[in-house]
Amino acid sequence: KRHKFWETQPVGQFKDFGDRSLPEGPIEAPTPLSEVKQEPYNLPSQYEWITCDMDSEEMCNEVYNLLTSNYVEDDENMFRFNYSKEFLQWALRPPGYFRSWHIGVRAKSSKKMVAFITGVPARIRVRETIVNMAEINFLCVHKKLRSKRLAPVMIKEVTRRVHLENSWQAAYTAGVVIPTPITTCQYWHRSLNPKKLIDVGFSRLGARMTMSRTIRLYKLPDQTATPGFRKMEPHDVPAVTRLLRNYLRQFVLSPDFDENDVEHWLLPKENVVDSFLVESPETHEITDFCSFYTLPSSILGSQNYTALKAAYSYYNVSTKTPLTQLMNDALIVAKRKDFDVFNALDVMHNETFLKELKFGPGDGKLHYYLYNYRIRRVLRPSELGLVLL
Ligand SMILES: CCCCCCCCCCCCCC(=O)CSCCNC(=O)CCNC(=O)[C@H](O)C(C)(C)COP(=O)(O)OP(=O)(O)OC[C@H]1O[C@@H](n2cnc3c(N)ncnc32)[C@H](O)[C@@H]1OP(=O)(O)O
Ligand SMILES: CCOC(=O)c1cnc2ccc(OC)cc2c1SCCC#N
Repeated sequence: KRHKFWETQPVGQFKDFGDRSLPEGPIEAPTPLSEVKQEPYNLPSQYEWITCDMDSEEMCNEVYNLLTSNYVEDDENMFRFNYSKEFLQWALRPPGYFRSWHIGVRAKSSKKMVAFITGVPARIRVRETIVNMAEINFLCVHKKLRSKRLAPVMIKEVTRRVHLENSWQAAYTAGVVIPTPITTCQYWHRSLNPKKLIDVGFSRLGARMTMSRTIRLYKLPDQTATPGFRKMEPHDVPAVTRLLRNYLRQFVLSPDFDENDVEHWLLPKENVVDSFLVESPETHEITDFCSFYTLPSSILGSQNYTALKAAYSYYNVSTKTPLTQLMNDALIVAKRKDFDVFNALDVMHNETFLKELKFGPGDGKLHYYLYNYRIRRVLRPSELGLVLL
């Protein structure tokens, strides 16, 4: 397949696939800042760039309205991600964020936002090397402006603005295959509200299964099972940071979280992120951690429902409580919070609990990518310690 744009970019190219002679690390050296293009890339004359101040309620509404109607849908157009405004503000304003990396395109005449792309800074460890990367996300072109090669312009512009902040690598995920995935993960889904998932057509009644039998199959207790299991609180940040940093060291690729990062990404925030830990009743040591984020989707073709409440497994650490028991407690809390489904990727040690906890494999794949950073070989999902929103 010809990738006219991606063949011009410093990313692993399909033709180089498996070439062990190529060294691991940056593909291109940084450009002297004086040589980075100072002015924005050209847009078709009827459009203009806008920098999106996510602190502004009005701008946040514009971003939300573009994404809620034009962002990612599954292959059968059953769902469309419906990131909430508070989620977007959380996702886009981590420690050290740059407003200039929140990029929109507006039609001059209608004043409507027609495209969006974002970056946030992240310290990512690749094996033993810490790399300052941009995590790129929320690339979106209005449905009416698709297939006009606008995406490459969006990508070049965010690249230029990241370069201006002396950052030369990026990490991103996509459902599409472009040069070149560093790993490919599978989504798994655990029904919490099987009746709704069957009604909207996502799940089907199993053979020889009645609806009541199916509801019973997925039933969960009202109370969590692990002694000392509780919601994370601000005073837990130092201990959770130590626990998480130590746990993530085993993976080839993972964030290099410090306490500021943990405070932002993992402290509970209503309708955005939930996090729990196990504090040993005897020693008061924090031994385990689990978290999930809230990402609803619009349901596109159902008469009975318009919204799917989905929880997505985020970062989990098990050092004393078996991971399966810890994640079952996460399912119990998610069900109590009225989520319809609990989703997880087969990254980290997730595959050890998926089948036992009645997750089913999705038909969607998620490909991980690095920009301007070659890795020796493709990774197994279990070598990946990075979850992007
Ligand atoms: C050092 C810093 C570096 C920072 C930057 C790092 C890189 C960041 C990269 C971005 C990471 C984003 C991560 C992220 O946000 C998470 S993945 C979610 C992407 N968004 C959606 O799927 C929303 C719905 N779809 C759309 O809005 C459009 O279809 C989009 C805008 C996706 C493409 O618009 P379009 O109207 O359908 O297409 P054209 O404009 O005509 O352009 C066609 C070209 O775009 C390539 N394409 C298509 N989808 C892509 C995708 N998801 N990533 C990368 N490239 C993608 C495609 O291969 C082709 O290039 P090729 O001819 O070479 O094959
Ligand atoms: C019921 C299980 O499926 C989803 O939760 C879901 C919801 N919304 C989406 C919107 C766009 C979309 O485009 C790929 C997929 C979904 C999916 S399945 C893949 C995400 C996970 N887990």
